[in-house]
Amino acid sequence: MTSTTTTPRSATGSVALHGVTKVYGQGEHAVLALDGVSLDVAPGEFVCLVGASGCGKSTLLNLVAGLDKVSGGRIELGDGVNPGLMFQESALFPWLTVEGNVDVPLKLRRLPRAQRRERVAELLRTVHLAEFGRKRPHQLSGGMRQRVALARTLALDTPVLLMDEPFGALDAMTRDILHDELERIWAERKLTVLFVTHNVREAARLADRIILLSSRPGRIIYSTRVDVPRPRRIDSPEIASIAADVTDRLRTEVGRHGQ
Ligand SMILES: Nc1ncnc2c1ncn2[C@@H]1O[C@H](COP(=O)(O)OP(=O)(O)OP(=O)(O)O)[C@@H](O)[C@H]1O
Repeated sequence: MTSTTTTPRSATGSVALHGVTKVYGQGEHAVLALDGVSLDVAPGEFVCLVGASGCGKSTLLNLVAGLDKVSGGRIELGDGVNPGLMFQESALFPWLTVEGNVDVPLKLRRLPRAQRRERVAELLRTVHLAEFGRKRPHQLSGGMRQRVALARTLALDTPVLLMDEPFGALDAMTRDILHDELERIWAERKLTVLFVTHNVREAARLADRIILLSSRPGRIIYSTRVDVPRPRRIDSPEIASIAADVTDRLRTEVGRHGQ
């Protein structure tokens, strides 16, 4: 297999996977994690990836993020685009304040101090944490820490956001509020979002399109558009009906593997 990496193309915010394959290890211990995954994500599209545990969702995000190399196929991103990645754990620096954490990407980009201060304040307003800039991560709730992580990712000024179960550890109410916040920020900033979740209702609540991956190897087995108008409610009958359809397919897939 050839080792191909992420290559740029002109449409900012677009993400395209062409026959992407990922193999971990070698010989009899080799694990085929992804097998021929092709996916075109339009600029500004919100795509949710769902699938059973171990189907390669995180692998796919890591490849798009450029943290790992594909074993075959290729990934195309817009010119000069470095996607932002967010995880279930906020991964904040505990010794820095909220402002200090959001400032990290700006410092790395060597923006002048005054401009950084302005940007940090604007980003904290965006995630509704303007009053909490001087706090440290341990003084915040889980939901607030994820807001800081989101602000820090937005500080990268990237049009592509990769989110790996970002709200997986939060209670239902906090998650519900963060869905609204993320949807607002996504729409305002015209972001392209690739969002991994185990929670099918969450996928139906957020996505323009839901992609279902099979297990070992990960292949796209189903894709559906969510044409429910926004704003949406996670407990609405339309969302429940789409979630039920995807859940049935997921159950069949999990059953096939005897998991
Ligand atoms: N570094 C690695 N070395 C070997 N195998 C790996 C490695 N990373 C992942 N895998 C294997 O690749 C497959 C896909 O893993 P991945 O973490 O991408 O799945 P996932 O869908 O994100 O799982 P989960 O939903 O449990 O987070 C799994 O079988 C996993 O055991």
